[in-house]
Amino acid sequence: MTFEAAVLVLEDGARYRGQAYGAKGKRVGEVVFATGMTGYQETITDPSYAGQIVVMTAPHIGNTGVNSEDPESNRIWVSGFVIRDASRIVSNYRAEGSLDDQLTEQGIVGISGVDTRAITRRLRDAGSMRGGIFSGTENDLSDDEQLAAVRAETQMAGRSLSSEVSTSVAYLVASTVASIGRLAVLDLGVKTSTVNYLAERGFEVHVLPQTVTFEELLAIDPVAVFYSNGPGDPSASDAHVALLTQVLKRGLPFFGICFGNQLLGRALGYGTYKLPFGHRGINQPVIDVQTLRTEITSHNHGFAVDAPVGEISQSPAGFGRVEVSHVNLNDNVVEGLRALDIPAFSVQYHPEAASGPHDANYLFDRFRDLVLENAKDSK
Ligand SMILES: NC(=O)CC[C@H](N)C(=O)O
Repeated sequence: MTFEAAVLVLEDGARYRGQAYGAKGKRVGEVVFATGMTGYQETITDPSYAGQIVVMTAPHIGNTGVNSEDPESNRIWVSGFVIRDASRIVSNYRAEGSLDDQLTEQGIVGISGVDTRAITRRLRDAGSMRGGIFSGTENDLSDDEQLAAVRAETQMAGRSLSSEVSTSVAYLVASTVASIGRLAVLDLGVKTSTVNYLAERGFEVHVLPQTVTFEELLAIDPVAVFYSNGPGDPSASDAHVALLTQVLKRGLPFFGICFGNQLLGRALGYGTYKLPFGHRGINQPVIDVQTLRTEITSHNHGFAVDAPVGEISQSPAGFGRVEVSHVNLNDNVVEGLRALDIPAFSVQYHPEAASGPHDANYLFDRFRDLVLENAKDSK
């Protein structure tokens, strides 16, 4: 086996030399770390990672190869991929190929053989920052040229990426049980398993492009509206917030996940802010303040909602009382919102848990129940 040199350069000037993994070339983006010990396929195909170079803290990656069952979308979305130890063999009964080959086929530049613990410590202390992976001829650039390329990359704060990941045409995923009506899903980077869970709860899932207007959304005659996860800074998504404001004023039941939670926060009148290094992993403890049950949950977010924890506040946008429904027990970050006077709620984390523990699946039931109750009330 021959190894080709590669380097990861961070915007603060730190350099980590390793070997090329996947495609060769240059990729710049925001460098973040993900702590899941399993689920690398779900991670790299999560559209929320668009614009980000992901450092896996699990030290050994690629051993189960890749299959066609686990992807969360139809392509790999991470800008770049950073790992410690690349498995030299693929060993799993479901494997259809190797991760290295798939990264190469899809043009995803990666690096292996770097000290991912040292990189993670740096990002944890200094915060997520821009970086670049350079291999092939790009590895021949001078240190200064590489650093200049990294520093020329757009900052994640203020960045809008929905147009890069959203579907361009609407499509339908039929309910797999007795239908309870049509659900309008705004695709801001939706994951396959989320759509499947919604279909399993009885929704005829209409996945809509992120450019959809309120009139087009109403034209499908939805019983409820859902906003998905997705990449980018929620403060740069004014049009989606304006659309949601109309949805809420109309009284349509609403559920949002991750980016969808941040946009509900904004529509209710709260601000959002960038976390220093975010939450990306599958073992984050979150308490549901209603049941006082702690869930171990799957996360991938770099921004959060700024709403008062531990008290019921009035929506600054005039939608009545709002409760922070879920709180992260590691750092007290807002992990969910529940409007008490309109049928709307959301969570910052991933109840679809792909990958991750299934503790939070009940939230899809909660949404179905909210929709059914709302339909009864309006009769
Ligand atoms: N997974 C997501 O929806 C992420 C939301 C947002 N882009 C963030 O980083 O916080």
